[in-house]
Amino acid sequence: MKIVTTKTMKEMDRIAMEEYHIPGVVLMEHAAMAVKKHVDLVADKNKHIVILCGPGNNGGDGFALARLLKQDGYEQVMIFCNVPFEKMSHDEKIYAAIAGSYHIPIYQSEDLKEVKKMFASADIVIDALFGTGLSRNIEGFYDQLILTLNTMHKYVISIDIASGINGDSGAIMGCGIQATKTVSLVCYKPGNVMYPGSAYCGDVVVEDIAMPQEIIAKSNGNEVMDDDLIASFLPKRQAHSNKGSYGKALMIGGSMRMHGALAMCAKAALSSGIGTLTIALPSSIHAIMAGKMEECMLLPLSDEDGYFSEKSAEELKDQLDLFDFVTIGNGMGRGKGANALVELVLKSNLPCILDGDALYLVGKHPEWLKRKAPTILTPHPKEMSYLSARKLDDVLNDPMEVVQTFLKGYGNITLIYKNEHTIVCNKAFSYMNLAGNNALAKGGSGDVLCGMLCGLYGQSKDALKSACCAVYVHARCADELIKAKDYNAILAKDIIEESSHIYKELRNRQ
Ligand SMILES: NC(=O)C1=CN([C@@H]2O[C@H](COP(=O)(O)OP(=O)(O)OC[C@H]3O[C@@H](n4cnc5c(N)ncnc54)[C@H](O)[C@@H]3O)[C@@H](O)[C@H]2O)[C@@H](O)CC1
Ligand SMILES: Nc1ncnc2c1ncn2[C@@H]1O[C@H](COP(=O)(O)OP(=O)(O)O)[C@@H](O)[C@H]1O
Ligand SMILES: [K+]
Repeated sequence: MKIVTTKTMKEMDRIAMEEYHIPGVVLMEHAAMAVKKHVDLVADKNKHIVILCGPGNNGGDGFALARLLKQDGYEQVMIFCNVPFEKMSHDEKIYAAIAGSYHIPIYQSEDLKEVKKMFASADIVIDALFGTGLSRNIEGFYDQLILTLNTMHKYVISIDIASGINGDSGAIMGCGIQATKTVSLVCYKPGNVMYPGSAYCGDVVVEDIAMPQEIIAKSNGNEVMDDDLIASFLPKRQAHSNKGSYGKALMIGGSMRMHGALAMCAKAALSSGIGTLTIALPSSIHAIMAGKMEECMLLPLSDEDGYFSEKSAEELKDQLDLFDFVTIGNGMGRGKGANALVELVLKSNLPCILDGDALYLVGKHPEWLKRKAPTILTPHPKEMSYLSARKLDDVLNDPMEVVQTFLKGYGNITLIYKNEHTIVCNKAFSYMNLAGNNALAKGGSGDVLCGMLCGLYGQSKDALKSACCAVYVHARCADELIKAKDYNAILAKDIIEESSHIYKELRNRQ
C-alpha cells in the first residue's frame, strides 16, 4: 500500500483515463462502490443519508454514491449541493443528471438554520465536498456548513479525504470536516495520515477503484510499512555464523545527567541482535554502567564535570578502526567534548547512526554530513529543524518537502523523521509507518529506537531496511503493549522486552 501526493494521484488518474482509456466515470463509479461498502457496514436501508457534494469530482463521487444507494433500496437518500449545474466538473454533471433521473432530492440552501435541521435528521453524512482538488482556504458558506456539521457529532464518512484538509501536508485549510471514517481512494494521501489532518479523517481505510495495478506500482510515493514488508526486510540469522557476522558496534554517549538514555539504547541494541557492542562513555559513569550492563564492553573516555571532555576524541581516534560502525548521541550533551566526538566519527569512513544531541551538534556543522559512508539520522521535528535550518513550523507543516529538500544536499544519508507517523527515506525510497501510539511519546522511547536500529543495522548493514525494521518493530511493540497496559504505564524498557515477541512474529513470516 502506498501514500501518494495529490499531484501523483492526479497523474495516476490521468494515465488511467488517457493511456489506459478508462473513462473517468468508470473510476468514479468504483469510488462510489467502495464508499457504499462502508455505508452498508453501518446503515440499514431506512436510515437517513445526507450526501454533501462540492464542485469537483469528489462531489461527483457523492452523486454516484447517491445513485448506488437508491438502486440498492436505501429509502432516504438526499443530496446537499450548492453548486450550479454549469459549474460542476464534467463527470460530476453526468452523475448529477443521473441522480436527478432517479428523483433523488437535491437540496440547495445558504440558510444555516435549514442546514442544521437537515443535519439533525441525518443518520449518516457523506462528505463529498472537496477531495484532492482543494486549492485554497475554505471560506464563506462552506466554512459555516462545516463548522455546523462538526458541532452535531454525526457519523460522517469522508470520501478520499476530510474536506478542508490539505491532501499533501495534513494542514487545515481554514476549517475541516470532522469525519468518523475516511475512505481514501487507491492510496493513502499524506494529508489523511499526518497530523492534524489525521485527527480530522477519523479511521482511514484505503479502497481500490479499479486503478490498474501497473499504474500504482510505477507511481512515486511512500510505501506504507506492514508486517509482510518488514518481515522481508528483517535480517536473517544463519546457522553458520558467529558474533562477527552480526556487527561490531561502537556506541558513544551518556553523561552523569543522562546515563539512562545510553543504557536503554544499549539494551535495545543487545535485544535486537547486535554481534558485539562496545560503549564509549565519560569515565564518571563507568561504574554505573558497569552495574547495569553485562553483555557489552565499556570504553571509558576522559570526563569533565560528568560529560565527555575535549580530550576524549583524541583518546578514541586510534580505536575507531576496531569497529564496523558507530552509534553516537544518546544522552551525551552538547558540550565541546561531544562536539569533538561527533566530528571525529563523521570524518571517519565508518557508517554512522546519529541520534539525540549528535543531531543538534551536526546541525551546526552540516558540512560534516558530506561523507561517502552510510549515515543514518533519526531526528524528531525539532531536530529536523536544526538539521535543515528550517523553522519548526515549516517542518511540521510539510515534513516531506523539508526532508526531501534536505536529502538533496547530501550523499549517502538515510533519514528517520520521527513523529506520530514516522517517515524513513533516502533520496530514492520513502516509507511511512502508521503503527504505534502515544505511549511512545515519552522520554527514552527514541533511545530505544536508536538501539534497535543499531542492532538491526549491525546485522544487515542495510541502512534503509534496518531503519524501516527498527521503526516498525518499535511501533508495533507499543501497539501490542496497549492491549494489556494503559498508555500511561508503558515505559521505554517495556518496548525492549516486547520486541522479542514482535521479532518472533515477523520472523515466522519469513
Ligand atoms: N478521474 C478522477 O480524477 C477521479 C477523481 N476522483 C475524486 O475526485 C477528487 C478530485 O477531484 P477534483 O480534482 O475535481 O477536485 P475536488 O473535487 O476536490 O474539488 C475541486 C473543485 O473545488 C474547487 N475548490 C478548491 N478549493 C476550494 C475552496 N477552498 N472553496 C471552494 N471551492 C474550492 C476548485 O475550484 C474545483 O472546482 C478526488 O479526491 C476523488 O474523490 C474519483 O472520482 C476517482 C476518479
Ligand atoms: N503520539 C505518538 N504516536 C506514535 N509514536 C510516537 C508518538 N510520539 C512519539 N512517538 C515515537 O516515539 C519516539 C520518540 O523519540 P524521541 O522524541 O527521540 O524520544 P527521546 O527524546 O525519548 O529519545 C519516536 O520513535 C516517535 O516516532
Ligand atoms: K471529501
